[in-house]
Amino acid sequence: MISARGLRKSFGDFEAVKGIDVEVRRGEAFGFLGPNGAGKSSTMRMIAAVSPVSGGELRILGLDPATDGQAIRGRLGVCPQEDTLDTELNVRDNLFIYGRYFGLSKAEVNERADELLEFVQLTEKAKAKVDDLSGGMKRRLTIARSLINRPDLLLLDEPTTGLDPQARHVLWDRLFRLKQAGVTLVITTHYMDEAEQLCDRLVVMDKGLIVAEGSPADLIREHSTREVAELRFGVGEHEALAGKIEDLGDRVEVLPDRLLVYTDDGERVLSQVHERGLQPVATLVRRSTLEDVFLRLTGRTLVD
Ligand SMILES: Nc1ncnc2c1ncn2[C@@H]1O[C@H](COP(=O)(O)OP(=O)(O)OP(=O)(O)O)[C@@H](O)[C@H]1O
Repeated sequence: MISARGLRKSFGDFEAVKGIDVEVRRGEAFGFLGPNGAGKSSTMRMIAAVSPVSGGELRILGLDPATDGQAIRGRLGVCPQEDTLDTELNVRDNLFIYGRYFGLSKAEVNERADELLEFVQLTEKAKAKVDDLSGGMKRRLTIARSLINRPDLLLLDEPTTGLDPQARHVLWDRLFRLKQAGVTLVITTHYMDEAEQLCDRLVVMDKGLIVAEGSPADLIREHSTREVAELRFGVGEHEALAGKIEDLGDRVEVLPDRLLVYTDDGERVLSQVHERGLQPVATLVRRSTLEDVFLRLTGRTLVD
């Protein structure tokens, strides 16, 4: 569906994307995970054929965005980072106008709008003003709008940023359904839980480069341990205490507010910490996540 070789994006002297290789296969959910400024949106805009490629090769649905931009845009669904709904129109008319813009007949667009409102669970809000919708509903309407042309490939830029946990789960559920229906999803996110939930495969991006690629489970297996013991001590104590426990796990990371001990047995680490007479104010044993992979590869957290 998407093939990039040495893909680059520059803004003047600044290189936001520094030569990346990406293959997205039909039917998969593919993610770009990275912190703000990693180059995810710049990549997505090139894939959406709305921002010209600065270097390298890019093919979308077998087409070249430099010469076939219009054809590509006609076959994609794009859900941008910011909601760009028309607040002058009600919910249903937002879909209607968009469908007409894509060249659907009135009859087609009416049928499609009803179908999509049902799919995103907004049938009862059809006549509501956009401004009266919650953040989650607006996102769902934006997704419905991006599906008006029945795209095979849907691009979602930070689909759940700013939503509360319940609204995120509702949205994830809709995206799962789309995937089951055969739509290829390409998602950018800086939420590791979103990437783990939704993506079959992903690339981890940092400073315009890909630093790792694989399924969430493979990345965790390759770059982290099974468990992590988190230890919170008093403010400013973490750096000094790290030296006293560094032999307890495969690796210890010092964060401003806690120590992370990478291990296959978190409970054992906790008891050894207590045996050494250390008294953390809070402890937690959890499984490794993509956040740990990112920290391992870059030395930074995703939400810095
Ligand atoms: N139009 C532009 N002109 C100049 N610099 C830009 C432009 N668009 C993006 N950049 C810069 O390129 C870098 C990558 O930005 P990009 O938006 O692709 O990152 P991102 O990973 O999507 O992060 P975010 O989650 O904040 O969107 C940033 O340093 C950003 O300031």
